[in-house]
Amino acid sequence: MMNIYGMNGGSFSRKLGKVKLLQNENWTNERFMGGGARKINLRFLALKTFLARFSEAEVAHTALEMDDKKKKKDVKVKSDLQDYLNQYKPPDQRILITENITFNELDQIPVYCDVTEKLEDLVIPERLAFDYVDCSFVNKELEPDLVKAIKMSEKESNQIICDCAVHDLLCYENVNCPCFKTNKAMREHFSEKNSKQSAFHSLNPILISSPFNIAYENCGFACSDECACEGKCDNNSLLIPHRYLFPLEIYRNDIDMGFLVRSPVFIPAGTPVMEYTGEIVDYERLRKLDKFDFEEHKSYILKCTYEDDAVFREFLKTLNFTKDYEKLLLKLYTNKNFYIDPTNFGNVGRMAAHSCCPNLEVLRVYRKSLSPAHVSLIMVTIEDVYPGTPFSFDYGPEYAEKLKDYCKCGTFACRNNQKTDEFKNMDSHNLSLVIEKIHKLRHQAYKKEVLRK
Ligand SMILES: C[S@@+](CC[C@H](N)C(=O)[O-])C[C@H]1O[C@@H](n2cnc3c(N)ncnc32)[C@H](O)[C@@H]1O
Repeated sequence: MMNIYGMNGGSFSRKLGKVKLLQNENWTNERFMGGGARKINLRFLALKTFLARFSEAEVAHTALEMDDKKKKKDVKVKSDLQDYLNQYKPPDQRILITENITFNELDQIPVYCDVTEKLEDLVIPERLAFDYVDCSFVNKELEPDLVKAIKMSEKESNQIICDCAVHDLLCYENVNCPCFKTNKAMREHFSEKNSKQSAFHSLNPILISSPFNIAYENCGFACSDECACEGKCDNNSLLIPHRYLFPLEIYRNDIDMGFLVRSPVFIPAGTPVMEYTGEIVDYERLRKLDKFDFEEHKSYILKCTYEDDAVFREFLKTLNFTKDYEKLLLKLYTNKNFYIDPTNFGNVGRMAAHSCCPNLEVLRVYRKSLSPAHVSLIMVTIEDVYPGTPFSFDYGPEYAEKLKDYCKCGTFACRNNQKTDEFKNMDSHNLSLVIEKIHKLRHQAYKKEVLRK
């Protein structure tokens, strides 16, 4: 078996810089299909597909009760599953809109247009007219409470940073590291309610096993540039996305879909590939926009804090923050929902499409402290992603309902799959068998391609 460092050769370890974990055995490109996580992953993907299809968790729960109890080992499929491998092959002639949308030398992300043949016919759509930002931010004038929280968080007792690197120690599993301790405590706190919490390590896969309330129930804490390690340690699940360890490409091959993002290399399940950056906004502020603007922002925003997050509020009270900071945090986590809004300022994350059988999940990671201004959203692969596959996540019930008649995700489970009805009434067990078959086909094609090279 090859570990992921084998995929991009030396550049992977060079990019990692100081990290000492270069012999990490947990990543293999066989893991999804062969390893111990296979069954959990398949079940999880099938349930995700169920949720995407039924839109609401309650309906999905009822549908799950009807699951085939006999659990057959195989399922007969009439359709040609080759149609659903979903790996985009661009035309030979492509128009390069920009060599690098990030304007940052280290993070080269090219943008291609594959819907226009001649350069003179190229129209650059408004969708590309946004400012690229590498990290989420707060507007000083418009979010005074968040600005206040940032200022208060700079006080020593409200800050969570570490000096492990000064003592030449790695942070993860270091019982004296405040960042790791918070990371672990968050996991333990949430797992009282949900035993299937994910662990947030820099390089180990982040595997999610329950498809319900994922972003709400899975969150981690990471080291940051304020720590002595500068976040170049094993307790930073933002390390891979921030260093763009996997090359990405933005392209447009369908007018309705707009721009999409894919990677030319294999990426194993559990990898945080991108951050979803933008302006951190209070939903109430967005609601005051006029109808047209509100709709535009709504199609891009992602929730990053929850007004009903009682578990998180309880967790805040267990930390030794100053009383005034704790009071402000409790206010910000009650009757308020904050969103990451990449409409005007965003990054490559905003190019991920909706899919009825998605390959990404969005999770919360905090750094430095725990106010809504300290949250980042990471986009983690939930299945092995083969070269060329567009990145996608489930936009959620409201949006999916809108896409009902024109979704173009192209997956076998697409609610708008015009070709066949055979997948529409499958229970989640059979769905998992189809997903497994599709993965096997992708894996075989990949191996052939690698051997050919
Ligand atoms: C959040 S944006 C995604 C980024 C977008 N592709 C762009 O170029 O800015 C959402 C829009 O992308 C398009 N889109 C995303 N997923 C789609 C899907 N599965 N089917 C059809 N259109 C989709 C729709 O136009 C949708 O309004």
